[in-house]
Amino acid sequence: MDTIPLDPAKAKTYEALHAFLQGCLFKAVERGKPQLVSIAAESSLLDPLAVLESIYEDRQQHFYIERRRDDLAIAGAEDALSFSPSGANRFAEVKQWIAEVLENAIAVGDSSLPFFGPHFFSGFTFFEESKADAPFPSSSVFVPRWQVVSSKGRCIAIANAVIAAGDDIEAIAKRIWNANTKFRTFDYTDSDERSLRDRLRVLETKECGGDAAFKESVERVLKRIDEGEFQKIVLARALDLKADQAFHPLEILNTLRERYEDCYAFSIANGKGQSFIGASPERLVSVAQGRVNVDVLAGTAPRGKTASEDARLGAGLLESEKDRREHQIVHESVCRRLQDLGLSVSESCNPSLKKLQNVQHLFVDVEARLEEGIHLLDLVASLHPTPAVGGTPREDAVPKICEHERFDRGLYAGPIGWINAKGEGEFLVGIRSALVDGENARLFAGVGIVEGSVPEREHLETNLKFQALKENLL
Ligand SMILES: C=C(O[C@@H]1C=C(C(=O)O)C=C[C@H]1O)C(=O)O
Repeated sequence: MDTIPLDPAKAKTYEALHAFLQGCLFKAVERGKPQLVSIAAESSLLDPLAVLESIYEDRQQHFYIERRRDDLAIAGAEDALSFSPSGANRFAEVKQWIAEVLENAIAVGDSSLPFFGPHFFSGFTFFEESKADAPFPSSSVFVPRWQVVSSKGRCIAIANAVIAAGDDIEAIAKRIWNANTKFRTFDYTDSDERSLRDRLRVLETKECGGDAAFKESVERVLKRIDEGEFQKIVLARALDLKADQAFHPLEILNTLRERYEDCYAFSIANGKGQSFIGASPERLVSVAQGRVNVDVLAGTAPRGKTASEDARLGAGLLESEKDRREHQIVHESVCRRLQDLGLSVSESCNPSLKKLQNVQHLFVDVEARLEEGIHLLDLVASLHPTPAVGGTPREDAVPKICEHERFDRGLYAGPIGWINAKGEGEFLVGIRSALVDGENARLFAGVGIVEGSVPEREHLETNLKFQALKENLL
């Protein structure tokens, strides 16, 4: 990637932008390859979700992620460049594609700005193949035409454009100029429209595969665990909701990000009217400043209504042999996979409690130093799916999931995240999530089944996990 430090004295006119883009066009001709131009500038403080909502069109691809606790929100929309490989090599192919894009990228602006340069937004389905008519391909990565990041009191707006031989520079320059002007004095559209709408009502809720299906599946897998076929498997349920009007994914997220500030509120829209949204408590992996962090999250208890009830339930979870075992399985697997990549991991495996609005979990943050030559997507490829959402041993348990679930997981429990030009970024696990499509929404929730699991209790646990989305659908 070429980096061009912005000369503020020269860059503030439309003519300067035009001349600069003309230079990029020469470069594209000279190199015989289209160039990705990424122009970053600090803007006044914006709320990325509100920006996305203001310019929301359901036929446009977008990506949004925010974790209030970290004071970080990113939104990007409309694709400037995208790629969707499928199959067993999908992570490696995405990694390769990103490297090739960066070879022909020109990043403009103050390179010391946080979130400088192009960012790649990506979603992978749980399984490596997806059906041709599935809402999301088995992997997708895109560079948005515009992106807004707000973090720790600063806001960076990025405009991306691809410039190829023969392109109309005038049109591209106008678009970028208009976008930059728009972000400098952003006018949020009035959401009066929302207050004028009737409150949304859910007309129908239907369990995929029928009401008895989940408990029957749990019974069946418990037999298989007993026979030694595998040690742990995660089974999920899907609820299909139909409302009297279209769900608005971004309005749902506004509530979710407030109520679940320890979770990643996220949305990934395919540009065909469907979006996958959620409030995930689980980070698959992040890479920042030479550190790798992975959440080990498994073992669940309800929240109490009073402080003492809550503390009692938390203490019960910490002492539960079955939940500790469930957690230990995930911890061992995560550490082993990181070690297989040559990383040395922090040894502490004593879980603490992660308390969310609706449930509490056993939690450990596994940390390692990033080693030379290891890319974030190598980590994603190796870790996904952890036994928190797949099973153990992975080769025996994960292929059996389809035999017991009556729906396609799609992006549910898949890695969803972003990567910057330095290879830093973050992937969450797509749980506590829903696929939203007009007036239809499919909600997902799963549980780990190990020896000692009780079907009725696992069913109740999934009901608690459904709450996050169910209660916030408006
Ligand atoms: C699979 C899900 O959650 C996972 C399973 C958990 C469990 O079984 O205790 C806890 C946290 C998550 O890792 C889900 O929410 O759908």
